[in-house]
Amino acid sequence: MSTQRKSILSGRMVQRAILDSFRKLNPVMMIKNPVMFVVELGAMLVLLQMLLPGILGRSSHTGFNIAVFVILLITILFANFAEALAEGRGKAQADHLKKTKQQVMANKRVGGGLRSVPSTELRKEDIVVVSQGEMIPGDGEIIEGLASVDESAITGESAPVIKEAGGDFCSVTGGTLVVSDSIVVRITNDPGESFIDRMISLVKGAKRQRTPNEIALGTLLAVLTVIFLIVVFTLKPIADYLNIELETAVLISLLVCLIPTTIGGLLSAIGIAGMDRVTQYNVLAMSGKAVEAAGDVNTMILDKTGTITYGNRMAAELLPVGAGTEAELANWAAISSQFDETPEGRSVLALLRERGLIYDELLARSGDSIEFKAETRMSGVDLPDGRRVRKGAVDAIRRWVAEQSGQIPDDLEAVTHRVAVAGGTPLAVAVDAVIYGVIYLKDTVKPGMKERFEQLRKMGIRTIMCTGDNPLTAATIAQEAGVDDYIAECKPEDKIDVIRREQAAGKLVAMTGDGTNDAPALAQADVGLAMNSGTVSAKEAANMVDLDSDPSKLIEVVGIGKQLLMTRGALTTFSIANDIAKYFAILPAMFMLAIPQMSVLNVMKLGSPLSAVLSALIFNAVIIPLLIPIAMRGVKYRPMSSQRLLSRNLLIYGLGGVVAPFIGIKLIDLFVHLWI
Ligand SMILES: Nc1ncnc2c1ncn2[C@@H]1O[C@H](COP(=O)(O)OP(=O)(O)OP(=O)(O)O)[C@@H](O)[C@H]1O
Ligand SMILES: [K+]
Ligand SMILES: [Mg+2]
Repeated sequence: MSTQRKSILSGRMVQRAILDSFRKLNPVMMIKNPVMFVVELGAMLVLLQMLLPGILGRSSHTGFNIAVFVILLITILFANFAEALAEGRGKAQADHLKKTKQQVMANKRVGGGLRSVPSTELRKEDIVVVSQGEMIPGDGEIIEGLASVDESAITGESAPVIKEAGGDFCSVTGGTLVVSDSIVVRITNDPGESFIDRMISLVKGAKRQRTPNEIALGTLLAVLTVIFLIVVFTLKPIADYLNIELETAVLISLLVCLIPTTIGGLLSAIGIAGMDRVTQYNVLAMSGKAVEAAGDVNTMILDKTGTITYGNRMAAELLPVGAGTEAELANWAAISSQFDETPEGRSVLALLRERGLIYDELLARSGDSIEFKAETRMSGVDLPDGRRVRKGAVDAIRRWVAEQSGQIPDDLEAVTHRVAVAGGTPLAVAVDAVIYGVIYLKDTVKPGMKERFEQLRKMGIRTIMCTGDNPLTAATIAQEAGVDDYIAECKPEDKIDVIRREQAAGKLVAMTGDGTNDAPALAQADVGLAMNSGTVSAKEAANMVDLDSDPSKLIEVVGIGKQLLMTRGALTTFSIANDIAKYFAILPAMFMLAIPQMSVLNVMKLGSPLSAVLSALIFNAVIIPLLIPIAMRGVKYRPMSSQRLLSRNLLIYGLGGVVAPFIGIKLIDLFVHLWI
């Protein structure tokens, strides 16, 4: 189900990234990254020293200065390249989407007729008619009709999907193609605010905001940089006092080796690549914060219909209760569904047609429609003679009948039970105080759910199914799907309550949903994943949209979030461990320059002091591109407890970070020493 988009790094993307690396040298852009900005300042100072010798104190080695300048420049370019490369895929995808966003002509309803207008002139609330072979001119909701729509331009999925008025499958996206039938669509967005527009600005990263985590880490790196700046600057007077000559280029080299350039250079690439990985799974994340929150999720709330099950609840049987006959039940079930545009409502009329049963259509049409609401969990018709016809959740109908002092038939319980234990949804049908029977709505659990929830359990995530359905149906489906817990007879506000309760207990909550009634809960959750098939309000409230409408995709998103957090942690550990190791390589060499007796400290037996400094600096530069693959792909992630993951990563990246420079610098020194 979860299709991962193909993603090859094309030559063109690399070319573009190289050009961008130079463009990003602009100090105005550079200052956003304080660590690399200090490196750039250092490079400029060394350049100044080369151009105006003596201005920053004595300098005896022009060749050395040139080498330091070049290596510093390359260090910055490497960091820029990492960021540009991470941005590249999004930019390429944005270009592709822009092509999708072509202007089309729309048939807009004006007065009684239709007028052909360019899609760019459509506004919110405009009504358009789209027929077979035509492109849907803007985002909207179907208000009449049913059509199969090819959404491949957005989802990459070539099989057309059925879209219909009423219910949770009524939303359509501009730029998708109607392949059969004709629909009437109410436009829901003004120009420039469409789904494709949002997608373009998202994948392009135009409005990419740094996440709180990123900002915190960035601040820490900036503080470290300032501390080392002070340390290195105070070395100068101390050395002067001791009559030791420390050259500017050497001091700057020491500074650059000490400040966290590795993580400083890779930090934004890690964030962008994480977002990009989410997009490759066909999930649109509105912010990096949402992806990171996914990495820390403890509880996952899912709705039943359309999320765990396929959601095409169809009337399969009519089960009379009490004195009611099948014919009477069929009649009232159909009348209650006359104006019910939900798939459930229409399936009742379809069942009658299929069975050759008739109902009093004239009577039905003369009534007033009572629309289905998640709050009442009923729908129906008020007839002109004052009779009220309803169908709905059994407990809701029971209460409604009881309020009118009606009798509850003895066999209602047993019939309801039979439907519920089979995992079906029972809808009771009543006219005023009399219950005539039950409609059996069938639904199917999507395949593979049990295995997916098992995986979540291993990651330490608890799953809770929230459904408007009765407790028994809920229990049956919960068991079949293998969720940890369920809440039945859930109203929209109950879902929010569950989320708030979990959040109050310090949990991070993820929720998936597709209906308008899910929207408030999607907004309340830390991670809200809406199905692309769902309603516009659900998609707007959520901070992620799954283009494949596969709720179990949350598992991948959680994995990617965890991976993102881990990658950042691992590379920060590696970077700082590295800097400590470099310190021990470079500091003895520096003082050896002035005090040859210090050579006992040269434990690494590096060729010469200058070659030691250069080697450390070269290592500091090349480690950035060497780590780009890890930054882009993310460190390996297997479902296990975060405690074990943490100690494992500390061992690999902390210890590795200390050891790698000693080996790397020694090897580089073997070559560098040949020239110096
Ligand atoms: N068209 C309808 N007419 C009358 N009653 C309905 C209709 N559709 C659903 N119901 C009843 O209302 C209940 C709540 O439906 P709703 O679609 O709001 O469920 P939900 O809260 O989204 O939960 P889930 O999607 O997990 O089932 C259903 O379980 C059913 O008993
Ligand atoms: K460094
Ligand atoms: Mg629902």
